[in-house]
Amino acid sequence: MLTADRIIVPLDVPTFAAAIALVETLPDVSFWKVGLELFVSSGPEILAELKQRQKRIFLDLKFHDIPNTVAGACRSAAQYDVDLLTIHATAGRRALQDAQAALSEATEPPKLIAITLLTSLSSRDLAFDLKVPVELPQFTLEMALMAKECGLAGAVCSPHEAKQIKQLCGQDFLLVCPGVRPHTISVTGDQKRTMTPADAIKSGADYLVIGRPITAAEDPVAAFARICEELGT
Ligand SMILES: O=c1ccn([C@@H]2O[C@H](COP(=O)(O)O)[C@@H](O)[C@H]2O)c(=O)[nH]1
Repeated sequence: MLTADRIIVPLDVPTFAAAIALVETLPDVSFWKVGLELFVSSGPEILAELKQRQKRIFLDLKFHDIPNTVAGACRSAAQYDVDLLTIHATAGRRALQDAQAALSEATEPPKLIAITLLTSLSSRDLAFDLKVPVELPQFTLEMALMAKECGLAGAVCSPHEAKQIKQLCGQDFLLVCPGVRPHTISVTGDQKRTMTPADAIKSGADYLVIGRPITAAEDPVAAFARICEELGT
């Protein structure tokens, strides 16, 4: 796989038209992420459009509900022919198992990956706000391991946790890492656990999710090209 194909760019825009404009601005991006903002505003039409343009799709709806509900949502999502789909690991073991089982009924199911801990959360947030009495790396490791035990294909984590998760869950366990910021960008925004693209790949990330450093850049094409260059494509 070309290194450029390991970069997933989120379509974090409010309308179908804005999404298409971004896709057309960045013709070399092969993997797009559709998240809550766009899906809630535009519905599944954007998925069909991306498929028609031969793009791969990460449907990042981050399901988090009781087992019966997430299983139903996964069954519905399976009809869209997307490549990746997310669920929060904290929905629990039974929800992960039932979601995976529901997807397995489909002919070509998307890979289900579990959010271990949002990259916008720090150790402090985990301890003081969420009251989780476990160190952050250990928590993400436990969430990833539970996802693996439930038959999921991989996890979403920050690049900081990637190496240890690969060691524990195996090289085949897919790791998708947001919270990626090129060294030229000092502003991390709402992301608390960040790393540069090159270091994230070295740490074991299979895919990098890179949004604003590309999409909000003055020249998104140049920003994407610079990252690909940094990664050595
Ligand atoms: O833990 C997570 C899970 C998902 N995301 C998503 O990734 C992108 C990151 O965008 P940036 O602009 O590069 O910050 C965004 O769509 C999030 O919903 C995440 O950041 N962290």
